Amino acid sequence: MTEAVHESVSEPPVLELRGAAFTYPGPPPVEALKPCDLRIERGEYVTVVGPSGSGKSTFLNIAGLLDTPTAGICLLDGHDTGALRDSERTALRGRRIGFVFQSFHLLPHRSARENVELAMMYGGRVRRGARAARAREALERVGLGARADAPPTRLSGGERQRVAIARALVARPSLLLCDEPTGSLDTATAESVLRLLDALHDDGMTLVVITHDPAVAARGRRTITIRDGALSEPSGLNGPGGLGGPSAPGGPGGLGGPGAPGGRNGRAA
Ligand SMILES: Nc1ncnc2c1ncn2[C@@H]1O[C@H](COP(=O)(O)OP(=O)(O)OP(=O)(O)O)[C@@H](O)[C@H]1O
Repeated sequence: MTEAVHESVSEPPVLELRGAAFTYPGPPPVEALKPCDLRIERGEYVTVVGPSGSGKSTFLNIAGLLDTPTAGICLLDGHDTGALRDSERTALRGRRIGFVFQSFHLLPHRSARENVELAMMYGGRVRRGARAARAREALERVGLGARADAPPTRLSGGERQRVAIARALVARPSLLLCDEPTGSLDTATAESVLRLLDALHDDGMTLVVITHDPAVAARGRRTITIRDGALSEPSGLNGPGGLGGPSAPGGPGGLGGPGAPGGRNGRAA
C-alpha cells in the first residue's frame, strides 16, 4: 500500500459502477457490458484483461465517460455522471481522467512540450504563463525533461508513449485510464513503460490499464477479467466494497477493494 492511498471511509471511490451495463442498440442489440458493480478506490492499480470482443473497449468507454451506461450508473469521484449534461460530463472527463492509448495520438510536428501543453489549452484551468512550466514538470516526471523540445518524429516509441503519459498527467487527473499502453512497443520498451506506470502507482496515482495481454494484466495490484461482457475477479480476491452484482461470482460486495490480496508487491519490480 502506498502512503498516498487515502484510508478515509468518507472519500468516494474514484470510479464506481452500480448495476452498470451497456447494450448497443443494433439491430440486433448487443449486450456488450453485462450489469456489474465495481468500486475502484484512490491509489489502486487495476488491470482489466479479456480477449478480442469481450467488451474491453465498451468498459473503457463507460469508465472514461465517453459513453453513458444504458442501465445502472457510473460515478466518478462520487459524481453521478449520468445526471450531468454532455458539456458537464466532458468537463469532468477533461479534469479528472487522463487517457493513454496504444497509438500515442501525438501531433508529430509539435515538440514534446507543446504536445503536453496542448492538453491544458481547453477549459481555462491553467493560465497560459504556467503551462510551459507544468509541461516541463510532467515531462521530467516521465524521464523526458531533456527531450522536451524534440518532436515525436525524433523520439522512440517508448519516448512517445512517455510524452503521451506526461500529457495525460499534466491536468493532475484522479484516474489514469490506459488502453493497451504497451501494444505498439517491443518487449524491452514495454517494460520501461510498465515500470513508469509502477512508479506512478507508487506516487499514489489511480491506474486502470485495459489489455488483452496477460503479462501486462499481471502488473496490476488487482486484475479484473472481462469475458462476454461480464466482469469477474478470482473469487479469492472478493472483498467488501468491490465487484459483485448479477454478473460476478461471489455475489454482492464481490470484487475486492484496495485491501484485496494479490498485490503488486509480489511482482517483479
Ligand atoms: N458499435 C457497435 N454496435 C454493435 N455491437 C458492437 C459495437 N461495438 C462493439 N460491439 C460488440 O460488442 C462486443 C464488445 O466489443 P468491444 O469492442 O467492447 O470488445 P473488445 O474487448 O474491446 O474487443 P477488441 O479487443 O477486439 O478491441 C462485441 O461483441 C462487439 O462485436
